[in-house]
Amino acid sequence: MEILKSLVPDRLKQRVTISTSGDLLSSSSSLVDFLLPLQEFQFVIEDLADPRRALCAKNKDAAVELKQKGNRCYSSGSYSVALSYYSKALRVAPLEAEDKEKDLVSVLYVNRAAVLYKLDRPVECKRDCDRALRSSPSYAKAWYWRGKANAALEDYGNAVSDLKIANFMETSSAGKKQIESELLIDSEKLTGGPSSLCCNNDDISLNLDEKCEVELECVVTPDKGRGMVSKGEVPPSSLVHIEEPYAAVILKQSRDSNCHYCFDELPADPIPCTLCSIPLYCSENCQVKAGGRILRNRKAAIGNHGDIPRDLKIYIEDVTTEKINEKNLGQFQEHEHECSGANWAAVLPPELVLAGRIIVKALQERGDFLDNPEPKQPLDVCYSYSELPIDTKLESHIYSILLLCCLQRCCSFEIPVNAVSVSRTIILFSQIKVNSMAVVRMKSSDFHCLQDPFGKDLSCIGVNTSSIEQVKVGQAIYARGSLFNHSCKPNIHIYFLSRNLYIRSTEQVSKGHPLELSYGPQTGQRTCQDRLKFLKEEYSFQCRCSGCSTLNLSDLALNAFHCTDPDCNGIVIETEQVYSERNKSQHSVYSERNKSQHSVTINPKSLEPYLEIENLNNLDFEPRGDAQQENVGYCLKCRSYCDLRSPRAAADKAWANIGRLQDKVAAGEMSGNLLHSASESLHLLRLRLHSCNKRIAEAEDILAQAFCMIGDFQSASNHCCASIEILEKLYGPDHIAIGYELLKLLSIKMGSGYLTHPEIADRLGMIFNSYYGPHADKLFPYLRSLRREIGKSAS
Ligand SMILES: C[S@@+](CC[C@H](N)C(=O)[O-])C[C@H]1O[C@@H](n2cnc3c(N)ncnc32)[C@H](O)[C@@H]1O
Repeated sequence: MEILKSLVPDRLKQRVTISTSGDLLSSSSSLVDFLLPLQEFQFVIEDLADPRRALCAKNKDAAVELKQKGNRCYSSGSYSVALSYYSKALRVAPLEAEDKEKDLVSVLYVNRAAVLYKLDRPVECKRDCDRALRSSPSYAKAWYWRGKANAALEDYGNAVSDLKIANFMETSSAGKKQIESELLIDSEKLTGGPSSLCCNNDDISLNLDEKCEVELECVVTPDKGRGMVSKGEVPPSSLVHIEEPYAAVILKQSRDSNCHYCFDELPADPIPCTLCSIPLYCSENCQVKAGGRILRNRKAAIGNHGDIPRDLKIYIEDVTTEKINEKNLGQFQEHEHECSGANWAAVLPPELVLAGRIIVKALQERGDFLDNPEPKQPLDVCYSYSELPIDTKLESHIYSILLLCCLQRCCSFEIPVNAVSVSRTIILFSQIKVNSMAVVRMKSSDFHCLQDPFGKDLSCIGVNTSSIEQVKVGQAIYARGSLFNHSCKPNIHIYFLSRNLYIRSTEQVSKGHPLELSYGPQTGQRTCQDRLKFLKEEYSFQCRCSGCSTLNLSDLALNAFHCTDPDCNGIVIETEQVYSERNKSQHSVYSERNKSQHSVTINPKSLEPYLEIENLNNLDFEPRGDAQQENVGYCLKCRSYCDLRSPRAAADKAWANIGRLQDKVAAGEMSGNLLHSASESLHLLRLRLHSCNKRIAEAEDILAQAFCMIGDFQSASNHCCASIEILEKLYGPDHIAIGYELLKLLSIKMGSGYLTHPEIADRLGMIFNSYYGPHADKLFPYLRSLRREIGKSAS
């Protein structure tokens, strides 16, 4: 991109960078005229769109080589490495390739099935056998390993049927002998008749068990454009909205760990796209929904085994018949046009690939997105092209032309590359910028649960204090979900199950009141200035939510110092911040005086102990940016001026020492000396910083982890409680941030041997239920383990 940008002459750059949405047609036209004839640009297009240069095409030789490596590892007992080689081989193996007169893909599935069996993964082993059998129904080894998997799953009826079929299909006498000995063992274990016919584990569709009871309405708000409200009263923890994405794409860093369709973590037996080597799916269901072909019977039924009894023939038919029907999917297969073997979808940024998917979907559904002189976007969501940073404007012009040229080569639709289509694509980018959401998964992998290497939760053994992390795995556009505005004090919460968006109310919301979620920053987490900066940079708007326009304790105290008078618990904030908070305060007071019905979120009770609002309003200095003033603080309670140089230096030093402790915790090393000096640093932070300063909460948290490591659960628990107390003031008592801390606290308490803590468990349950409803246990397996332990010890 940098090279392409540097080729654009300054005059043209200037034109693009000052363009508004009104003159996109002319700036697009100029850039198209400049770039298309340019040789360097054409080289880039060749690289991106020519299948002969593709790195992501199938490659039989590479697959065979990987298979051989896998075989060698299997023979030497390195099963995990063999598994990885077979999975890599499957990724590049062409569907039609043969290897020693056998269908290569089936061979690879069976080899992987054997490894999965050795790794004690019978469910996955059976699934791989089924995949091989759908393509090669008379493949003796596939029936053999399927029989072994069924026996491991104690399904002896099907195991015996599988092995009998394997025996019919097997041609070598040594092979037959081995099958017969297995058959003998399983037949003895079989007491009843054959159990139910095969089950297809692939076809697990999302269970949208909970109904949305809230009726939503899109209204026009005074200062945030359109927004969502409810037509009735919304109780806390109500499911407000569920939606499938209009289009979605996996992020590059999650390509090898998560399903490219549903974004769930990949199982040990992922399925590759049948046409290219990039996507991996958790099941055939996802693979087919995304656009690949189904691997199915290509060989004549079951060959020359006419002597197979009728009941076994029915069994074979049932196992080898595909249960998914591509034709009945009734949905746009969003990866289909990308797997023609060209590089572009694998190397261009995800938002560009997302734009490509939206364009092709619109062309497929409406046929007129790019060529209609009446501008009509496929998505009715807002954008703010004119507000985009200068560099982004130029990039979005160049990317749009690149994308359209790639689609033109790889897609079956007629795609024009002209001023109209490019300007539409640029608008689409702006829409993606403002409206796309990061699809996240919650990771609590650091929790010391006993997990097997594939992450299956076996049982919870105990103690942990590290944080629950949100990991971004995908990027998606939700057409209706995009109509919810942002608030730094949100009253709804979003999460994802599979690729679907769920929105739940976290408090009582009255009829007609805006339902607003957080686009990222929240009060309690970041200061008001940081939040405003983030929203401006990421979403190009000036936040007008209640958190950014009215006084609240967290904005005042998050970074504040302690008053130099030890008997005063007033908040000391720096000059810059005084200025912005005073604006908020005046706005709030103004609102209160002039609009009594306007709800202002100052809770005088929460602020009273720490400040007099009048003090904030009567300050007699303006920010001048001189060095002396930068070091001045002002106590909002007793009005004393404080020189912040020494407290700031002391706090920074103490914080650096806490940072060293954190590094040691992460490295799993701990020493008494380090703990002692970090405890002193925490004491110093408590003296210098205001009691609600977030750094103290973080330091308490790190010390809780450190004490846990040395088995001092009482001290760990005290530090964890101290952290929770501060967070309660910053976020409010029922916020999910408190829920995550309570999860740690419960874990510490259980580590200390007390297994029942009904008060903590109840509060935890209440908060998680409010944010995640009945899906909490699914999203947080650790929570489920803890509950199980509590249940066990209570009974
Ligand atoms: C995802 S859209 C939300 C729906 C949008 N209001 C509409 O009319 O389509 C995000 C845009 O809404 C506006 N918006 C959302 N939250 C806002 C807030 N707290 N303050 C100001 N504008 C906001 C901004 O224009 C932002 O770019």
